Amino acid sequence: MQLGVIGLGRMGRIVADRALDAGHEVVAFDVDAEAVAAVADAGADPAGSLADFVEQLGTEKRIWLMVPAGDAIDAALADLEPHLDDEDVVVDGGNSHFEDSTRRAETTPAAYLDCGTSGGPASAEAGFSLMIGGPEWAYDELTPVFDAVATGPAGHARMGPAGSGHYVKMVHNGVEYALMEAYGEGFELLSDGRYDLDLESVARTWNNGAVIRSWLLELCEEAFAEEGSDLGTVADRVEGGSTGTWTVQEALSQEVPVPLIYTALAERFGSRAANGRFARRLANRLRYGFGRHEVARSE
Ligand SMILES: NC(=O)C1=CN([C@@H]2O[C@H](COP(=O)(O)OP(=O)(O)OC[C@H]3O[C@@H](n4cnc5c(N)ncnc54)[C@H](O)[C@@H]3O)[C@@H](O)[C@H]2O)C=CC1
Ligand SMILES: O=C(CO)[C@H](O)[C@H](O)COP(=O)(O)O
Repeated sequence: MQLGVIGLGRMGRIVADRALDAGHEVVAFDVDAEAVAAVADAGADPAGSLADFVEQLGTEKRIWLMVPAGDAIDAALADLEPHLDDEDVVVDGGNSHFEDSTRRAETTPAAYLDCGTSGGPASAEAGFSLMIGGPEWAYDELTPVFDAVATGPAGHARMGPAGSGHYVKMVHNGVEYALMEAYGEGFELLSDGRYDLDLESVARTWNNGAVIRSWLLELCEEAFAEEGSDLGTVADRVEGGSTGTWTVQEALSQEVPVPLIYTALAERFGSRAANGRFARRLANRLRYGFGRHEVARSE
C-alpha cells in the first residue's frame, strides 16, 4: 500500500520505517527538510512541500499524521482539506484530545481514524500498541499498515467510533502516571528505608517472575543501572501532564473516582514549585503556630 506520512520526528520516523520494512511505499513530508532527507535515505519518497506530498499520493490517499497534538494537527488538516474526499483516509497517531478528534472526524472530508499510539521511541524494533477509533471500513483498509506499525495483528484494534481510540489512549496515559507513581513510592521507601539496597538488583529480581513485573519496571531497572541507586543528578521535577489532566477532567465529568491517577498528576505539578511546595511550607509554619514545633528553614 502507498502511505503518506506527515511528521517525521521521534514517532513518525518509526511509522515510516516500519511501513517501509513491511514493503509499503511511503511518501514522507515534514516541515524540517533534514528529517525528509533522512527518511529518503531509508527508502521513502521525499516530498518537499505539502503540494508535492498530495500530488505524489494520487487518488485514494492514505495519510498518517504524526505531528504534535493541537494546532499542528489542525494546520496540517487545513492544508490537506482541499485535496481530500470521502475515499481517502487520514490517521492521527498523536496524543490528541478525543473531543478534538471527534470534531475533526466530523469536519474532515476524508474518513478519520484517531489512533492512540503507545510504546514510544523505545518500541521502534518491537512495534507499537495502537488503539483506533473511527469508521470500520477505514480501519479494515489500513489494517496492513497497522499490522506493520504495531507489534503485529495483536498490537492494534478498533476500539469503536470516532474519538474512542484517543479516549482509550488518554486513559492509558492516566494509568501510566499512576504506575510510575506507585513504583516511585515503593523505590523511595526502599531508598530511604532500613536497608542499604542496590535498587537495580531489586528491580531485576522483581522483573523476573514477580507479580509487579512490567516494562515500566524494566525501565526502572535500566534507570538504576545507568544513574545509580540514588538516581545521581536526576532532578526532582516531572514535566508533561496534558493527557493525565484530561483523564482526571474526564473522570470528574463522569463521576468516576480516580484517586491514584489524580495523586500522580498532583505530584507532577508539585514537583515544579520553584521554592518547594508552598502548601508544605505553610504546614511547616502552622505546626509552630499550634504546637510551637520548631520551624525548619531553608538557608
Ligand atoms: N514521544 C513519545 O513517546 C510519544 C509521542 N506520541 C505523540 O506522537 C506525536 C508526535 O510525537 P513525537 O514524534 O515525539 O514529536 P517530535 O517533536 O519528535 O516530532 C514531531 C515532528 O512533526 C513535525 N511537524 C510539526 N508540525 C508539522 C506540520 N504542520 N507539517 C509537517 N510536519 C510537522 C516536526 O518538524 C517534527 O519533526 C505527538 O502527538 C505525541 O504526543 C505518542 C506516543 C508516544
Ligand atoms: O503518550 C506517551 C507515552 O505513552 C508520551 O510519552 C507522552 O508524552 C506521555 O505523557 P506525559 O508527557 O504527560 O508524561
